[in-house]
Amino acid sequence: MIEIKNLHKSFGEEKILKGIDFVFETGKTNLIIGQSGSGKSVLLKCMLGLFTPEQGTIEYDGDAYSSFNEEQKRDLRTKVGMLFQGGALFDSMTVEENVMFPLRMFTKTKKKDLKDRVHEVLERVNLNDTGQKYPAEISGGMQKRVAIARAIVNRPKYLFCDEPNSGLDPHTATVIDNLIHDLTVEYDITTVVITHDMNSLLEIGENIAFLKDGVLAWKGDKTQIFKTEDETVTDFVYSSDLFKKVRVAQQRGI
Ligand SMILES: Nc1ncnc2c1ncn2[C@@H]1O[C@H](COP(=O)(O)OP(=O)(O)OP(=O)(O)O)[C@@H](O)[C@H]1O
Repeated sequence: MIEIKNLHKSFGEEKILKGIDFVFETGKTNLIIGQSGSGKSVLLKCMLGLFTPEQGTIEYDGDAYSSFNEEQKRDLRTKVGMLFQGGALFDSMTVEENVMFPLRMFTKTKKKDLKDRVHEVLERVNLNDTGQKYPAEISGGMQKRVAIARAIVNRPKYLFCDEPNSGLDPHTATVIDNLIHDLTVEYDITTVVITHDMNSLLEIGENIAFLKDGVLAWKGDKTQIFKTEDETVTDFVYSSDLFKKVRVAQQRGI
């Protein structure tokens, strides 16, 4: 669980996060949504320790990040998996080498065990025979799965995903969403996903933080978000044409 309490972050005179309170729950896919510029990435970077908030706390399973010494911060980093927007694979490395990278970087795993673990996670994301290929030789959806395998190879307690579906067709996006959700439940991870994808709300919106101008404007789950009458939320969710039509159909009882 990651608990954010009264989090404030500014850049110069500009206040970006204005007192955010939220609990990202363990074993759930926790979504951060909101318009461009609402502060989603800044919040994620505060959680990753890349930005220091002026006020407020971030607690990892009850321990405040601000109280950590350097060793504790390093230890936390080994428990974090990160899925970057676009995958961010190393083009010059094979799939296997990409997935092995965090194991080599953060653990002292023996050579044979490295291979075993890499094969285990590649199998888990249904990529059994791609270990020797290079990222350019596989599809965008497969690259995303390699990136997920790399993010979970160290058995993280916390998984951060920045727009995991960007650039994918709707079917592949759903496959990726469900994979992230299943791994979250299987490994009991606290997963935080930034998304613009309304389909992700429907698929994996178990605990949603809706940011507007640096404030937590609404929180709830996927059932509640499509029922709420809160105009701040409906203006955002139904700004998509498809969802606007679904909304009209719902109101007509279709
Ligand atoms: N390093 C920085 N220095 C100064 N201002 C920043 C910095 N990082 C972000 N900001 C500002 O903080 C605000 C929120 O940005 P942020 O990237 O969190 O938005 P976002 O909700 O993630 O948007 P998007 O959906 O477009 O990625 C923006 O006004 C941005 O210019």
